[in-house]
Amino acid sequence: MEERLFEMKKGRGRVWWWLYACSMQLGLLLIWVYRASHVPEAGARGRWAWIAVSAAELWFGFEWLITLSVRWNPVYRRTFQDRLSARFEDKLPGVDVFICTADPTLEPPTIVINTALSVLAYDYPPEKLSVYVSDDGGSIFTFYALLEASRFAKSWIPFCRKFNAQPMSPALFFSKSSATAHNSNVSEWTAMKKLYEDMERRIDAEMKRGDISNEIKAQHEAFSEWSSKTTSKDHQAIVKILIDGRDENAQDTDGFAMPTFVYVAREKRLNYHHNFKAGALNALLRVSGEISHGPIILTIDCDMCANSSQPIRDALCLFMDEERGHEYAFVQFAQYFVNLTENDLYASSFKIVHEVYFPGLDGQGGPFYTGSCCFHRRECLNGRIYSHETNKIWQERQRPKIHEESVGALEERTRSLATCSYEENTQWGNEMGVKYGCAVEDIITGFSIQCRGWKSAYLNPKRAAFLGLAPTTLSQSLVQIQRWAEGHLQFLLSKYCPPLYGFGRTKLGLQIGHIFCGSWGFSSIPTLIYVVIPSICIVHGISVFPSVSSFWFAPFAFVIAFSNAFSFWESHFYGATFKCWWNGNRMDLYRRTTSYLFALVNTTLKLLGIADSSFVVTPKVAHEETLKRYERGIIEFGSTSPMFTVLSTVAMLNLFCLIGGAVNVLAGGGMGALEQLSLQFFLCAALVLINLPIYHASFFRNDEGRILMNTTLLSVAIATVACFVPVF
Ligand SMILES: O=c1ccn([C@@H]2O[C@H](COP(=O)(O)OP(=O)(O)O[C@H]3O[C@H](CO)[C@@H](O)[C@H](O)[C@H]3O)[C@@H](O)[C@H]2O)c(=O)[nH]1
Ligand SMILES: [Mn+2]
Repeated sequence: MEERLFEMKKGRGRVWWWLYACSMQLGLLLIWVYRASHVPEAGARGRWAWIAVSAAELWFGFEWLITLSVRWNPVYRRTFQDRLSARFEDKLPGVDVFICTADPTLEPPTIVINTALSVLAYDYPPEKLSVYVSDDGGSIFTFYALLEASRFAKSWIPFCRKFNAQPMSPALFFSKSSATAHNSNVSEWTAMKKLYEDMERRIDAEMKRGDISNEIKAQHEAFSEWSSKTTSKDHQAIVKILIDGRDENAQDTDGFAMPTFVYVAREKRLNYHHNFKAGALNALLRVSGEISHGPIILTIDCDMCANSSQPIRDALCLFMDEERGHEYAFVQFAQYFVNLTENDLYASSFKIVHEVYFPGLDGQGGPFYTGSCCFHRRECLNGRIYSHETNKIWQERQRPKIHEESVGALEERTRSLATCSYEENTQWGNEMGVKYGCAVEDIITGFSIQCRGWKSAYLNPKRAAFLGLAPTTLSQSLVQIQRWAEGHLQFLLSKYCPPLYGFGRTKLGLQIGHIFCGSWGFSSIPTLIYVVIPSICIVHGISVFPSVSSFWFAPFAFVIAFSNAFSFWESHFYGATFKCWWNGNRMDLYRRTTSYLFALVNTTLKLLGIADSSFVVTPKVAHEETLKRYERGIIEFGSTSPMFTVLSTVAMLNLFCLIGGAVNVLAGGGMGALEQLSLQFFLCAALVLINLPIYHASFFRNDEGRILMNTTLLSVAIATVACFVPVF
């Protein structure tokens, strides 16, 4: 029997983990027993507060239970590329890479071309590689930058090949390596760096001018597609083949063939809904289907550059495995980020998600498709149902030869596939392609593929396959998470509701994994209860937890201590510092009280037909000063946002309650009161500690990123009033 192309291993230390999980469960059970047996009598002061806190605890317990789904049975995969090469090197399938960009200001063209160049330089036969950029911004600057990149690629690809340059994004590569690292080839290194910087300068210069010069426009007929009337929301479809891999004259400076490289801006009209990224991907699916028709598709965001030259081959080790390969519809890679700070200020590394949750989902037969860094079978995206007879041989559809169809004719033909009206009365966005109508189009699409009987796999190779850009301000980060939470909730409430639609089609663990994400929106309410009510009760001298001397104090202390100890140990195990963990806890709190809350409210409004769907693109650039603060680990507020008002109000409230409570105890309550309220004091003090940056940003900072005065005043006012509202 032939050796497998990949292997799967179970996670280590499972016995310890189960011990932890069982003792936590025991602690939770005891808490629930306490809650069930100690309900204050009707009419007692603070009865409703007590009940609300109990309900929140019940919810947290439920949340804990459903996270078991992503921790139950983690599996870790390893691939064997040497075996792949030995058996399949001459039968490798065509691979089409889709890069999406939507806005030339939020996503500057220099970022987009770095991503494009990085994948053009993959270690893969160039005649089998095609790269498509979808430009939802319909921007002449993005087009110009890509045109420049297509020329630069002729030197960049051979350079990467020769020096095994990684990451293959030139900007990153030159920022991370130095000429001396390429000792004997200093001159080539410096020459290439200069070539790149000159190109970058030309692009930036045109952007600064706000127009493309006539001289440049004369270089390519495609510039005539843009007129003074063209806007990102209103223009015809544009398809331009910048490098035609079929053309024998398309060669790099070493005389090797080049990958195909295509610019696509689908048609946009004001009276047509464009379905955001999902619409862009579907247009690319059709256009690429005519140009290269690669049976494997990689989708990436415009800021996710290739950090390693190997992921295509890694993914193929799964797809082409003789025994199991035919079961897999897509292979999701871990997403890493280049611009994280030392202590991961906004908790954007998602380390535990990568190292634990996704392997956990893999153990349930289906890591999610998360939009970027994922290889798909084209036929699965196109709606194919799983069967045992899935093509194991990767026959490529015969591509038309260059002399058979001119580039111009091909462009014209495919342009008609990217029009607004093309999808009318078709199954696109429904049974075919990426699904429409959900803010996490990726998750819902992946799930529906799994419901058609396919499996997915997760890979997290030693050398990160992709490096992206994480948000660099608090509001960007919270808005991004809001979109995700909203999307997951929408998904849960849609006809694809995982436990209903997925029943009998997918594993229970996977369905629960989706419920876990779908429940983020709801978890805002119990979290708000927990951070507000016990603190207010301190001021009123009302106890909502058992007192220190009671037996029932023990399970609370145990659960608090043990869960924090575990989560600290876990993040430490995966290389995080104490501050990372601390920042992670803060972000978890902030996401719950703002992103999740707003997601819940918005979803409700949408269900009622009051709000419309939107997609707030995360900016990939920031002001210099903002970036400096980010790098120094200072949280960026700086604007008025209802989210900041919520955060600041909660923080002020906790501060006032802590002070008010302490005064009460000192003034007369004495030790008895302290004993009664100890857990509340502990909770409140912990919240004050975690909110220190908010007090700092409200009262002590005077940079642009501080909390604005009106937000502070408003939240102080609300918090003061809240301290005095009667508690029932
Ligand atoms: O109308 C649109 C809006 C967005 N995009 C692109 O979609 C990608 C993701 O947008 P971004 O603002 O960076 O969102 P993120 O939250 O960082 O993206 C994550 O979450 C999205 C779903 O919410 C997924 O689509 C992404 O793949 C996933 O990386 C970017 O390349 C955009 O250019 C479009 O092509 N058209
Ligand atoms: Mn992004």
